[in-house]
Amino acid sequence: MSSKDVLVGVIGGSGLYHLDNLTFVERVSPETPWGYPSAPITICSLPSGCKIAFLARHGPHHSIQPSEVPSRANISALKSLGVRVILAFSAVGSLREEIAPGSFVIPTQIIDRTKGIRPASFFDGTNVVAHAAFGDPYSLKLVRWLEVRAEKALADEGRGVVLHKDKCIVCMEGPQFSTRAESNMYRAWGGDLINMSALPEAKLAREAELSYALIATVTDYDSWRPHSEAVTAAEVFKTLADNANTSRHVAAAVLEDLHAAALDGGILSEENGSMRFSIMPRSGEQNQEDVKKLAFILPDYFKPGDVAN
Ligand SMILES: CSC[C@H]1O[C@H](OP(=O)(O)O)[C@H](O)[C@@H]1O
Ligand SMILES: Nc1ncnc2[nH]cnc12
Repeated sequence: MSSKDVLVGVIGGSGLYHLDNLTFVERVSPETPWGYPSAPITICSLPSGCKIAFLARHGPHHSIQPSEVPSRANISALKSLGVRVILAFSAVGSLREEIAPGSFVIPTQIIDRTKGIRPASFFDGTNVVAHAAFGDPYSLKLVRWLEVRAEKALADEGRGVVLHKDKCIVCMEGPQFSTRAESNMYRAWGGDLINMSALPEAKLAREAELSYALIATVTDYDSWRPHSEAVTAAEVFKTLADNANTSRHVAAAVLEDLHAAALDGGILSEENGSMRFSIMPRSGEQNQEDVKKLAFILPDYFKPGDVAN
């Protein structure tokens, strides 16, 4: 398989462990400087013959804790296959009455409530210092492109699934759900959704110069509603299967065009070159080992042969 064959990657979250509505081609397991991805990556082909890569975030049997997802391996493995655009799916709780379970959301903002225990940068453990811009944590060109197509796909599916836009997702550490007090605090902060996996995935995609957007699929009302039960896993499971089926439908509806948009390149223009001036100029010249490692995700800036020592 040529590395340029696969331009689009899909990351599936809780409930979405395969895209078996697409044609299976092969499974690959690229080793990266950050280890192996959560699961073998499935290459699928679309009706036109173009290929996409699918990865189950928690593994095919959901055996990886949210805090232990090997996000650096996941993102770098996808990039090593040629992926330039990632469409990620995630099961989320709703912090707003109008965002009902069963609805879909394409968020544009994130509040980080992870606790510093997840490796969140490809530069961690190296002597290279880089500060990626993250004011708009999702790729806005891709988000706007996707909103129109996802909305149409949901309408075509005919189950009445609503798409919400321009929302803010809180990413908490887990694995326990939030208390009622925390859930209310996130609402007061402006959070609209909550999950345990938005980060560091989005940060790492940005560092790898990948165009990245999330389709959040709502499973519950979290714990803020005064006269309702606080969220339980059983509550989440009720909507998981329907949401996964709709996610597969949306993926199948948009991936062909997304591949074409990635090939055209316009959708990637925000990310292409975005790390060039994020790397502290002198730190990129340090040791061969770091340069070799970082060349895996940013080969334009890190060229092992160029290092003097
Ligand atoms: C099964 S409820 C909590 C679990 O579901 C979400 O996973 P993902 O984002 O991968 O769909 C959430 O982030 C938690 O990890
Ligand atoms: N209420 C919730 N909190 C955190 N992650 C979730 N994933 C699905 N529902 C969630």
